[in-house]
Amino acid sequence: MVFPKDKVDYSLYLVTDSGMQPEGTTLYSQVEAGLQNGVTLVQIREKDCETIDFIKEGIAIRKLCTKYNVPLIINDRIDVALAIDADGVHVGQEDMPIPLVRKIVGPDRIIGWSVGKAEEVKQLAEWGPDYVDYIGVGTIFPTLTKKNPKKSPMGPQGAIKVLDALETYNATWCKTVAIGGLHPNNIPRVLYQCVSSNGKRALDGISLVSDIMASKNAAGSAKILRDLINGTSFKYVPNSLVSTKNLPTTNDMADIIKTVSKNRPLVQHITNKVHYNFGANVTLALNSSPIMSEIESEVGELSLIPYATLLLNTGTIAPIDTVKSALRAYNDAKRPIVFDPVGYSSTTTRLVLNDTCLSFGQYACVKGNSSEILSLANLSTEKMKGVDASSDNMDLSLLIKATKAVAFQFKTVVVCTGETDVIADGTNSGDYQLSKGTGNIPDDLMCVTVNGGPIPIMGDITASGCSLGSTIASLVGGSDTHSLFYSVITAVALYKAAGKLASTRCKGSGSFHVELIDALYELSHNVDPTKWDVKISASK
Ligand SMILES: Cc1ncc(COP(=O)(O)OP(=O)(O)O)c(N)n1
Ligand SMILES: Cc1ncsc1CCOP(=O)(O)O
Ligand SMILES: [Mg+2]
Repeated sequence: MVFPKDKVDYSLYLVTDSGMQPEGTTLYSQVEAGLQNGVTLVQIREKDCETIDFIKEGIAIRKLCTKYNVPLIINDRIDVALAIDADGVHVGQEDMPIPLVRKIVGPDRIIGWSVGKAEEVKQLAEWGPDYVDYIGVGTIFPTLTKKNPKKSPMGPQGAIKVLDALETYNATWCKTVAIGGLHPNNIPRVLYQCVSSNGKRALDGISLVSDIMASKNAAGSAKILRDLINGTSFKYVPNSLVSTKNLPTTNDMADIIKTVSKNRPLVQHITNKVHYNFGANVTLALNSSPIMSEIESEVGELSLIPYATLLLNTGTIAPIDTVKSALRAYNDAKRPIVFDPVGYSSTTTRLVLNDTCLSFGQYACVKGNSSEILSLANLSTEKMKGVDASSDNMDLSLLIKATKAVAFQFKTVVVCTGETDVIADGTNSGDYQLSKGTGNIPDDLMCVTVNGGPIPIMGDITASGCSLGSTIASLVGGSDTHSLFYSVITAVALYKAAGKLASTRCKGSGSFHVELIDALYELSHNVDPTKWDVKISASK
């Protein structure tokens, strides 16, 4: 009798590899340590093994899995699966076609299929519920385990596309596990982010090889994974206090600015060259400390400084390894990262670069102009002509829809800048539950607009948008008394109010630059948001 399909728990799926276990351990001992500490499904994956050895190993692991009442899957080798009476098989796109696999293994055994592209889901749906029971979605991140991978890593965003395709084709029967480069440092955010765009479908589990098989303490590693998967939310910044449905009051905003002055956050800038000097001065004006560092070896230390915050602006970019290390360091330290994906998809190079940044970190806030946010939301097919594209005559309701969609997709606060700034809070959908969606849809997200009328001279100086990024980073980094959403709203309103004030005082674009810094200084030292000439409104 094979394991009943409807009882399979996909949450922690261990795939073996006999080439990597540390000295003093065996494949058997590693699998047993996993089973004792929360592994719920096992796959034997032997790529270079004589059949006789595969069978011997299979028989031993078969007994072990039966002892722990966990189903056993065999990779690639359908003959071995049948011979040792495994509960199922896993095949990839280049392995035996699924209809033939089903013909051989019969209706009751589990069939898993590797899916690397959303388009592959169509085929799965055409076969219908009698064929594929679950899919391995990947590769999510780079991995050394799979030799000569044919696909490049898809990141959580690729997995979301696969979940969306399953929803589109109504493939309700098909379970999903993510695979490839998954470790405790990225699993929480993969689970947190990987929800279909309609909020209805999340992953059913995590599948991995090296994190357990190569571990010197496989029991401990499995336990860490089990605890992470059992957790229900991913707290990636300490001030992610849940927002209420109310708008921040002027008192809340004053409190945020005063708290920032007290805490003096360190704002590490990885930003474009044009922004360097202006961004540093804006940060100082806000009672925060800028550091314009792109030194990979110090990102870990910087991220541990109290109230440290990272602003990542991709206008010109530091070496990608430095960026990845910085993202990891700030995420590990649970310190906020503000992302400004400059010219998001204006060239193929920028698209790849920005998508890489998005795939390697969890952001507290993503800030972009309308073209950037529309392309992030996939709502604009027209490629941006230049990185300074403006939103002046763009339909506000479209921008609100796009801002909410991006906030939901990246589970972050999103700012779409323009004459009217739009801010949406995707962080409240931060609770995750395996298999279930978020119980939320993008339309439900809290969203506000911030309006102060046109400030045309903003467009006449360079790096004004980038310095809004510095302002957001200062406020989300320095404030720990209010929600992330409130801090971002306050930063946007403060920057707009300062821009208006500066525009009335300047003689031209040169003095506007200086006046803007002065105005930010003034408004954050004599704090009185009741006097700001901006309007914050809730938006549906
Ligand atoms: C759970 C899971 N997902 C994906 C794979 C990869 O299968 P495949 O693409 O056939 O590659 P190989 O594992 O055969 O190298 C998997 N094994 N398990
Ligand atoms: C078998 C497989 N298929 C896609 S990635 C992968 C290997 C994943 O290994 P690891 O968990 O060590 O990155
Ligand atoms: Mg295979």
